[in-house]
Amino acid sequence: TLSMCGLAKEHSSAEQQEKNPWHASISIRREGKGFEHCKGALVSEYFILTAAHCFTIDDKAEQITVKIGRQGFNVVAVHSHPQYQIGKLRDQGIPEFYDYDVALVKIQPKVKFSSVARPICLPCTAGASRALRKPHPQTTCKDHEEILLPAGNILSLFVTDCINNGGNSGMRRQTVRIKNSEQKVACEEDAKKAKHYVNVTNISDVVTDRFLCTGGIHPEVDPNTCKGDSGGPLIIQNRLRYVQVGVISWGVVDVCKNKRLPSCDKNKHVPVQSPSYARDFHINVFKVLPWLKEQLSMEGLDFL
Ligand SMILES: CO[C@H]1CCN(Cc2c(C)cc(C)c3[nH]ccc23)[C@H](CO)C1
Repeated sequence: TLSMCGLAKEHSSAEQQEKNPWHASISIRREGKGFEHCKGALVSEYFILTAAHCFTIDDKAEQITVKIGRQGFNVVAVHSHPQYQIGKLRDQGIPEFYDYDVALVKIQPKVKFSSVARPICLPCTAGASRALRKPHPQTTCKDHEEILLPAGNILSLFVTDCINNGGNSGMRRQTVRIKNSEQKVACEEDAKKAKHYVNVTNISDVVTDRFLCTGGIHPEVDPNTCKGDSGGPLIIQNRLRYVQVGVISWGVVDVCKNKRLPSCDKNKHVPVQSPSYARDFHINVFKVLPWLKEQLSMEGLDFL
């Protein structure tokens, strides 16, 4: 049958990878500098969607490994968004600019879908219409955007690292609210508290239309991302199906820096105290659809 995207095991005793079967770990080996770690989401048999800032122009495919659960994959190529240019505003005193911070990593061999390896749904695909229980092809991409990103504070989730009782690293879901309401302005204003943006006058110069904003303490305290969460998916759960609406790009404060990882056991929930201005910024998948459609044209995803 046509593989169903965004479907996961829900029972509490399922393995973390079975609950998040699209979750990919990306490691980039850099001579003499150890490893950089990022996350990503499986979006088809050959592609992982992640953040462009995980890679530098010097990185070769051979330096990069991708793991989906226990299974390792080789990297064939990294396709960063053509408009991603981290140094674009350097002359204006802005050392890092994260606009269009998305990349598609092509892996081999082709992923054999299973309970621990299954793609997440991308908006504006036939799979997402099915996941949203909307008729195909009557349902439009605009319909998807109205369903997934309505005005208001939108509940969404991302996955972060944690330490399980065995002492090795696991993954834990974090719930955050996308400020797609009048709170969006305050959310974006807090970007000025980031170390590289303290002198920025017009925050819309760095927080462009491509970003979704989460974090802060209103209406609830949102957990924050860590540097190692870069590239991971920001997900909307609709009943028992999952659709990716964002790619984790950057945050104002790295709450994991020089800190031990939180425990995976929810009951041992140590609320990491982050400042109220700790916000996180994610590339809105709806804003990079033409690029996704072009790059994934051969993957049988049936874009609307
Ligand atoms: C503009 O200046 C800031 C940009 C990014 N920040 C690092 C960072 C990256 C790169 C990626 C993700 C997902 C992060 N989550 C939390 C921090 C963080 C640092 C501050 O920590 C400085």
